[in-house]
Amino acid sequence: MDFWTGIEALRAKQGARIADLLTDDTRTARLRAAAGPFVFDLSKTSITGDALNDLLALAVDVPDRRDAMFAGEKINATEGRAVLHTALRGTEPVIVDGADVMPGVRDTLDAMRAFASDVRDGTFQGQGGRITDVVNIGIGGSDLGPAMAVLALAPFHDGPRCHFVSNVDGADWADTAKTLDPATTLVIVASKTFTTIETLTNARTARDWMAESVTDPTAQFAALSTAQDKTSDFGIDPSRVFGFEDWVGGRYSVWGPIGLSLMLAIGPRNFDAFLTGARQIDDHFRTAPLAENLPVLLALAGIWHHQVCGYPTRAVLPYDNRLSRLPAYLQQLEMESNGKGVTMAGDPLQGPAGPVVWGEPGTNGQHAFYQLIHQGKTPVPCEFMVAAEGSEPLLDHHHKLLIANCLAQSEALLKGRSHAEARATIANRFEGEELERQAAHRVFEGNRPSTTLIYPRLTPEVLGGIIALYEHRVFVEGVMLDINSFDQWGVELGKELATSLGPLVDGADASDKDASTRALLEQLLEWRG
Ligand SMILES: O=P(O)(O)OC[C@H]1O[C@](O)(CO)[C@@H](O)[C@@H]1O
Repeated sequence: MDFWTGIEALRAKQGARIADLLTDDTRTARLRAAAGPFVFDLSKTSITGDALNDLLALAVDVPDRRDAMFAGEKINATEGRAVLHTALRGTEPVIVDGADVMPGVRDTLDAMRAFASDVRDGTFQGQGGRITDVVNIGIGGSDLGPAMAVLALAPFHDGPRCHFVSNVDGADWADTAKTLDPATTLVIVASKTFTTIETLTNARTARDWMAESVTDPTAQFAALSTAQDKTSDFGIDPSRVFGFEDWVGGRYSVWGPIGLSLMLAIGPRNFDAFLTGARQIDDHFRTAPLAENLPVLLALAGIWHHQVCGYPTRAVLPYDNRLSRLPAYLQQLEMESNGKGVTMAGDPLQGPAGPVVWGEPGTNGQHAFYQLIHQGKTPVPCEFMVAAEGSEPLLDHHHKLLIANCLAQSEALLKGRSHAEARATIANRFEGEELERQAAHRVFEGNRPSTTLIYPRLTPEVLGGIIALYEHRVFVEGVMLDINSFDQWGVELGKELATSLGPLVDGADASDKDASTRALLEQLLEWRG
């Protein structure tokens, strides 16, 4: 059946009360999947067994397309590229254009390991001695992955301190640089294309900063890029350039050279564990039946909530403070991949593609935006995640509270509180009409959907697995929607216009701009003096 016809038919199957569904004792076992160190529960959604079967039927193309991706076929059709981030953590040969890519992947990983070890044990020195700090300059996929992962794996750090500069706002560089000594800092310029204006601007500023203090301004620079001619033009010695191929998308690139800062922080062995965790999920995704396949079930929950139920956003709520950058990471992964408007054939989509993805760690969000999640009129499907154990054994009483809060939120969303229940909680304080009015404000509709991902503890392996789960989820949703999840043409127009606006900020003629832009520019220029 055509996807959108199937979605239309599924709309008639909405409306079950989640609490009623959960009275079926078999539901939690059926709407739950396990893979590697993860258990994923989607029983607190309104997906019935019948609807799940229909959703699975709409995923019929997934196995073939999945196998095509892993085999190196050029499934990124608008850019004519294979999609092989899985090869960066793979072990088996993958043939692209008649050649196995794996020897190159292994050589690059070995070079990264050797360089990271040299920096970590002091064999590679800065001009003022041992490297104490690393600054990764990159943006988007060349920043979010390593920045998120370095923070997530803080308990595993035993290398130099890592910093991340991404924004072209000079404040980002300035605030970071003032904590650093150029003579003992390694600067990594991370840019797949090595043309991104933010990254090159920050990298040039960093080079000038180095030049003020050390003899050789680029001797402590490394580059991560597919464009090795451009890294040489910048002045970075090829021995410190870690290349990758165009079949690695920016937002899928943390597994290879773009992960160098992570490898420097946690060491090659832990980085290998990170890759292993992702590979476990790759194996699961390739072999588990669709109905037990964790990324597939994540995707089906996504399709159910966005395309069937029409909920416009989805919240990612890790009860894991060190995953505080995960929502931002997933925003790029999901919204740059599936924020599309046309099918593979270029026809307008008949409905929405990816939802708005947002979130913050719990419990912080509870004291901020959960009010809307509980009582706002538009349901927000919530994706909770929590570890059985925290990484701070001496603070286990904190972790118990974290677990309790995570489970309490999904329970509250599910159960809600009726008017009668609300009234009972305040009947000793109010009466008559005032009691009714006060109670109305304390009603929770309930029946709000959520899913929960649990794992034993946040380790490199588990983090690798979480990212891979979401990568494959995005892929499955993309296949079902018949969109290209691997291009990002939507970012181009703004880049072009920024280039044309540059001279206007210097006072050039703005007459070809629209009236609003002209007026804003005029005021800004007046204030700039
Ligand atoms: O690594 P690069 O080429 O500097 O690109 C950075 C980011 O910019 C984008 O191209 C979007 O502008 C992302 O897809 C990418 O991750």
